[in-house]
Amino acid sequence: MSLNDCGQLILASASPRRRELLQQIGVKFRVEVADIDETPLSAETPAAYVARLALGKAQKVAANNPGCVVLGSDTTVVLDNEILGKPENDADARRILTTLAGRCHQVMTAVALVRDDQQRQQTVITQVHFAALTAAQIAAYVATGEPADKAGAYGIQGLGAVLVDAIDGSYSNVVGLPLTETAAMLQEFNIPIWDKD
Ligand SMILES: Cc1cn([C@H]2C[C@H](O)[C@@H](COP(=O)(O)OP(=O)(O)OP(=O)(O)O)O2)c(=O)[nH]c1=O
Repeated sequence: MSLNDCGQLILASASPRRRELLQQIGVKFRVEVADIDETPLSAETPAAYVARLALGKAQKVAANNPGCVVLGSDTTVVLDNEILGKPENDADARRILTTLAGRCHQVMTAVALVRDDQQRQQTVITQVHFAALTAAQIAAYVATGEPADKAGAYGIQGLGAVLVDAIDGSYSNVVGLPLTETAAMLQEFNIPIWDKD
């Protein structure tokens, strides 16, 4: 079955950031959210964790859509080899941001493409250096509500830009999808980018 038989690419994600990033590079797609258990396995490395989740999301939606190319992805923040996911509440967000302040951490995003039995997966890592932050600054940022649905309790693309001193690597990878690598993978599956219509 070709892409035309299927209709279009399916983004297996509830993330508004991933939608915007794909739209930015002119990719046509529809969204079908994959709900999977995001609990890390015991002794699972952060890289193995994001890869498993990205593939799991894509495979779940691909199973219901034969012949369609499905994109799944997962982003996590890693400090000292530990996974820092989304905060559970405001206190947790303050705790996470306190550990990130004044230090360098990694943002890992895994991207997976699945069509029937065919699959491709890639993980990209960006180094992010945080400014030193006072408890009052952290509390004020958490009070904006922005950290709630974001890995590592911040959004580099939003108010959280103020917290980031410097990055080394892909910016879009921090927001939720490494665009250079994603575009190359999509082209391997004959999905066009830069589609102007
Ligand atoms: C570090 C960072 C993360 N994030 C976001 C990207 C992801 O949406 C989110 C990480 O959670 P994910 O579980 O990767 O994604 P999601 O739950 O939003 O969507 P889905 O699982 O359905 O694909 O954190 C930012 O928006 N900005 C940032 O700077």
